[in-house]
This record gives sequence, C-alpha cells and structure tokens, in this order.
Amino acid sequence: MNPAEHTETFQFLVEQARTRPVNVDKEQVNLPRNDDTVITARIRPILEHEAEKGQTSGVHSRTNNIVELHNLALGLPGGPKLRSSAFFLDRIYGPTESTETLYEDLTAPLVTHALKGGIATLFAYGQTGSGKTHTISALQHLLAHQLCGQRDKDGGYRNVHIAIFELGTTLNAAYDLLADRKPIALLEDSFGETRLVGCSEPRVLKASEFLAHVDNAARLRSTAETVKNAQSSRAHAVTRITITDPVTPAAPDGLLYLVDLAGSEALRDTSTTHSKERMHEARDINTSLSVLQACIRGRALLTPEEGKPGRAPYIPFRQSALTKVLKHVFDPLATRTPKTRVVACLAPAQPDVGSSHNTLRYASLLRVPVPPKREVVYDPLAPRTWNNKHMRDWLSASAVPVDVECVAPWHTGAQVLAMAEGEFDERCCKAEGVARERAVALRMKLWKMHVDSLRGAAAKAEEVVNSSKAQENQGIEWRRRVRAGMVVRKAGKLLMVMSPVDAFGKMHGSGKTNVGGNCYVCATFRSAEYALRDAYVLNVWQQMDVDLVEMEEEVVLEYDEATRLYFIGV
Ligand SMILES: Nc1ncnc2c1ncn2[C@@H]1O[C@H](COP(=O)(O)OP(=O)(O)OP(=O)(O)O)[C@@H](O)[C@H]1O
Repeated sequence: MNPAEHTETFQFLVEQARTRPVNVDKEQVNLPRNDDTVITARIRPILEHEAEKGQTSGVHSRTNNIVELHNLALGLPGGPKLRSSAFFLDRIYGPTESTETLYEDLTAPLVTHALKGGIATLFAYGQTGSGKTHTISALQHLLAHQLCGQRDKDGGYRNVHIAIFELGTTLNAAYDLLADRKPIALLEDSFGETRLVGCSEPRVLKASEFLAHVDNAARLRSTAETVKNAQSSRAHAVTRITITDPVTPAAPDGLLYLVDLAGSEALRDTSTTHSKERMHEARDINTSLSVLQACIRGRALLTPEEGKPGRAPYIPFRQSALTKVLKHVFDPLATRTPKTRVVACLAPAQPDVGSSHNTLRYASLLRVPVPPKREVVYDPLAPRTWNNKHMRDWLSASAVPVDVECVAPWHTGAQVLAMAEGEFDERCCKAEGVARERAVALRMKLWKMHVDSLRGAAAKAEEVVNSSKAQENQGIEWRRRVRAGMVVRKAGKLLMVMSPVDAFGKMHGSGKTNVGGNCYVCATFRSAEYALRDAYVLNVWQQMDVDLVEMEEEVVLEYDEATRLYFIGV
C-alpha cells in the first residue's frame, strides 16, 4: 500500500497528535547544558518535487528543544495508525529558520573561540538529501565575511589559511579539493597530531578569495558527483581554517573545521535496487560514522559521572581517516578543550521519517557530558610542557654554547620540537664555535627526553630502580615473589595477578587444579595505542586462571594517574 494514498488521514492524525503532550527521554532533558558540545537539529522545508508528489511533513519542532516525528503504520486491523516519537536536543531549527540564525547561534561563537587560539568543529550529519551541503555552504559564505578582515582587540589582523579536502570512508583516503583532488597523506607526528602532508593551504586576505576557494572545491565535488557516480556525497568534505596571530607567534594556532559528513544512508531508492558496490559504500559510511560516534562518546566516558565508577575509555580514532584528522575533538590527552557543534539535518517528508528518526537517535547519543580541560602541568623532564622560559633555561644550561635568542626567541618546548630538523640545527650553528655534530647531539638529547616523557617512563624509571623494594627483590627468583598486583607476561599477553584461584571458591575458574597453591586469577590488559604507543588499559573484569609455570616473566608497568594508563617501565 502506498502511504501517499493516505496523505489526508496522515495530516489529520498529525494535527491531532501535535496538540497532545510528547514523551521525551528525561535523562536528555536533565543533562546539564554544556557550551563545549552543542547538539542541534535542522528540519529543512518540504521541497517542490516532494510537494508535487503530495508528500507532507512528518517532522515538526514542538519547542526550541523538542522535535516530534510522526509516521503512518499501514496494514493494521482498524486502518492506518500514527506512530509518534520525540527527541530532546540543545536546539531545534525549524524549516522557516534562516541559516543566519544558525550561524549566529552556532558558528559565530566557534569563530571567536578559534580567533583566541582554540579548536572548534561543526559537523553536519544526516541522510542524503537532508540539507547538509546546503547548510555548510551557507555557513561558509557567512564565515568568509566574519573572518576576513576580522580585527583582534589590539587592532591587528590575523592570518587566515584555508584547506578543503575530502576524506574517504575507508582508511587513509584523502583528497585535496583545492588542488584537483590530489591525494593527501595522513601522517601522525610525535605529538600524536595528524598532519595532512601535501595538502594545499592558501592564505586568504579577502572574503572574495575565501569564497573563490569554496566555489572551486564545490565545483570539484559536483564534477566528481557526475563523473564518479555520486561519489562526493559518499565522502566526508572538510573545510579547515587555520588562524595564526603574526603579532604573538608563540600563541597557539586557532583551528576551525566545518565538516559535511557523508550521507548516513541513501534515500529510499525507488528506481533501482541496491548494487553490491552501493551496499559496500553504505556499509563503509556507516562504519566511519559509528567510529566518529564511538570517539565522541568515548571521550565523555573519561569523566565518571558522580556516584558511578569511572570506565576506562576506548577511543578508536585510528579506525577511520575522519577520526584521525579530527582527533583533537576527542583526544583524552588534549590540553585545549575543543568546542563542538553538531547539526543533525532532517528531511521532513513522511517517507523520510524513518531515516530522520535514525539521524536523531545518532545525534542524541552524542549529547553526553564532556570532561573538563586538562591543564598543561610543567614537567622538567617533558619538553612538550615547557614555556619559553623553561626552554631557554634548558638551552642555556646545556654544554653546547648556542645563542638562546636565536634558537628559541619566543618558542615553547612544543614549538621547538615541532621545528624542522634542519631549522633547529641551523639556528644552533649560528653561534660561534657550534659545529653541526654538536647541534645534532643537542637536538637528539631534547628528542630523547621528549620520547621518554611520552612513554611515561623518564620520571619514574629512577624511582623504580632506586626503590628499596626493587633492591630488596634483587637476586630473588621472581616466581617466588608472585603476589597480587604483580604484572606478568604469558604468551605475549600482559596480566595482573589478582589472587590465588581458591579465593573465589568453586564457582570461579577454568577448572584448573591449583597444585601447590600455584594457580592465580589474573586480570588482562589491552593495548591503549589510541593514546600512546606502549600504553595499556587494565581490564579488571576480564580474567583468566594462570598457572605459575605458564608465567614467562615479570613486567614492570607504571601507572599514570592523569591518563589512567599503564606504561612499560624501563
Ligand atoms: N534549509 C533549506 N532550505 C531550502 N532548501 C533546502 C534546505 N536544505 C536543503 N535544501 C535543498 O534540499 C536539497 C538537498 O540538500 P543538500 O544537497 O544540501 O543535501 P545533502 O544532505 O548535502 O545531500 P548529500 O548527502 O547527497 O550531499 C537541495 O536541493 C537543497 O537546496
């Protein structure tokens, strides 16, 4: 039966339903407002071709925060019935609300944040044809005018650079939309940041230049759409704006991302059946969107809710090109709180209500509390935490007589580490009597400290070696010291000894016999490579019984309270 045949019944039932109270998830209503992550929805108008087919709207805003959805269930005894649902988000934009309103509410504050050196991201999410590109391109136009010529409070200008690229839904596929879709390499640097190697990033001075780049990229996307079988809407399009302050070079760069996500699912296809290729494509898109959702939610789980135990986060940002590039949005080690805005785009016509429902379910799952910002704590053994004074002091105290004013006039430790190799050496060699080998040795020394500090080992290694416990244990065969809390290796796996199996009585265990009291319940570790190499998370609830003879060696793991991760000690 065709739902269009029931248009009048549908409209009548929807009008009636709209006068009745709606049920929304109380948890969502009670979630504290949070300016860092704002999740909204935008309902586009019914389009001409939809109206011509007699389609009417099944998606309406009830208030500024509540959107209601109505669909018709056909084939039931007693005739068609209305199925209704409602969602609560931070803001719902109705079909008559302009993009200017959306810009003022959502994008303008992100621009202010980025101008102050912050990181800000706006995602447009939704099914194909729901208005993502329409929304993002209108926001780009408004942004061009706000950003170009923006003066800071001292009357100086910021430098603005733009990059526009497309990210495939499979791993590591990235194309430059300002350079004829040239492939870009996504590489992770030593700070764990993803670099877009080979991506053009022209500087823009005027709004007209900014918009010329936006139009070029859009043309490249639409060409691809016809030539490559609608490929552009099957990829994520990212506009990245980098804002630098030429007056204060030590200030961090501001970053603003506008992300037009690939359509979450194809519009119901009335003309053709799904080809195998199309189904694989849809699967890849949905996987990459699920990874994005897992990453945003994973970050939120870093902060235990009051009264509930904290859970170790799993943030799988290496699983898609999109999440690699946007790692800052959910990086557990980030020191700058990112601001995130999501616009869930909704196609309102009755046949699209099911997809709009899925879009809203996805969006409301993103509405989670966000952890507070981690401050950069100065650590004399971690150059990435040094300000300019710490950096200069270290250079002055080194045995190489470099000119500190030339090597790091304003640079923080992180900025010196980010310098190209040749540049650091050259700056050092400018001082009289500093040969290249000495400059290289100095650079290597700084990098060794950096790498050691990342492994969480430098500060604690000495402590472990010198601790009286370690000395006391010297010479004693480690199997004779097995105790709760000890970490051991078995067949490549790391395990934490918890207790002898007997402690759990007969109910527990693998049926192993505890000969001589030498069988132990051990908790497992899993790799936390998403945060740092050689980092581990303890899975207390995933246990196994292990015989003493199966344990291969003792492993010293160090616990880092700040990240809640374990690192292999040295
Ligand atoms: N707020 C709006 N007002 C008027 N028309 C709109 C609005 N939003 C979208 N449209 C129109 O709806 C159609 C589909 O929009 P758009 O191309 O932005 O969808 P999309 O979600 O980006 O799709 P895809 O995933 O295929 O790229 C376009 O013709 C667009 O002009």
